[in-house]
Amino acid sequence: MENVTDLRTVEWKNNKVIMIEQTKLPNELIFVEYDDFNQVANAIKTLIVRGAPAIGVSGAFGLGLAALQSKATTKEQLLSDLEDARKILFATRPTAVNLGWGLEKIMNVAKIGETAEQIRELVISTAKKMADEDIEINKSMGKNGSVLFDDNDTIMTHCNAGALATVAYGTALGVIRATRESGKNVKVIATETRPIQQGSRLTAFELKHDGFDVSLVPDTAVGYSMANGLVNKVVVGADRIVKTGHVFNKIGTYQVATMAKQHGIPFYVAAPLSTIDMETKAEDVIIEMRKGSEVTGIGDKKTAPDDIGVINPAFDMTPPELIAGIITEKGVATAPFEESLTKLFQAN
Ligand SMILES: CSC[C@@H](O)[C@@H](O)C(=O)COP(=O)(O)O
Repeated sequence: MENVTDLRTVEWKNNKVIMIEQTKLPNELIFVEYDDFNQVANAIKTLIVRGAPAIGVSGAFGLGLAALQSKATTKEQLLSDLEDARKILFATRPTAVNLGWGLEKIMNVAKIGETAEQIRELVISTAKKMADEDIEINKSMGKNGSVLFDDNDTIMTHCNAGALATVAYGTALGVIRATRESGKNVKVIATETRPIQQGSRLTAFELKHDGFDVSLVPDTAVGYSMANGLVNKVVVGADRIVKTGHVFNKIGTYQVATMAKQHGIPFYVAAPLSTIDMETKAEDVIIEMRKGSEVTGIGDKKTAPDDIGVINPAFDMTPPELIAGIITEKGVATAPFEESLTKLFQAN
């Protein structure tokens, strides 16, 4: 393998969905193959595939499998089977808006087909197109974001918003890749991102693999790193951004952004327009709560006593006043975000 970006996290091949099994990284690079949409739903739920754009495309591919699995011979029967599958796929993870976006896009296209065969063909070709477009979008986002970074910057990132969170190339890490491709030399500090350690297992893995100078810090060392001049910019991804510029991203993002503000360090968010939800209010976004065992142990090793309470939210909300810019494939939005994001959608 040359680069992690040479691989697709999720793809459609021979009427099957192929995924990199991320729960096995960084020690083993394993590809899993699914021919049942229920397996795809389970893969999303159990984080075999994760990251907002990657689960959006996975959901679309899941509907592709559902279309093939269905025995329907009429349009009505097939749409009803697809709707049943959509509900199962949608119920897997609540916070990332891309999942619902991807599913809705496929359902709308399915309705255009006149026969069951036409619908199957449309669903699969549209899902494949979404996967190809994800890479192109990331590259445009990368170019738009790269101008915000300078030679010799040390950039902090949180969680994994890289090639492994998208089909390939990445959102936040796409911006870092594009910055390097534009001839600038940058270093990266990746936070560990407890409890599931996407920072060490995935971000450090993919950046090291692609030849970046990457250092890992525990989440508790964010303040230290900033106070001691080890970081001069931050870029993270997002799972959902609402029109007011409130950003929902991996738990701990709010702490990183607050600390960046305290130290006068620009904090950027990189996300495709498909992650921007102009309809939902910040207070209505559902934060996924995950099982306590992720916190009471590390991997299989138990580290906390029995019979204690655990609070394990998977995401938090960063308010717009902490954000220097939202990098998208159509340009960079700045405060006031509602106006700026609306313009980017109009340019779309
Ligand atoms: C590009 S997805 C946004 C990321 O920064 C991050 O929050 C993320 O990887 C999603 O969380 P995850 O729970 O791993 O699916």
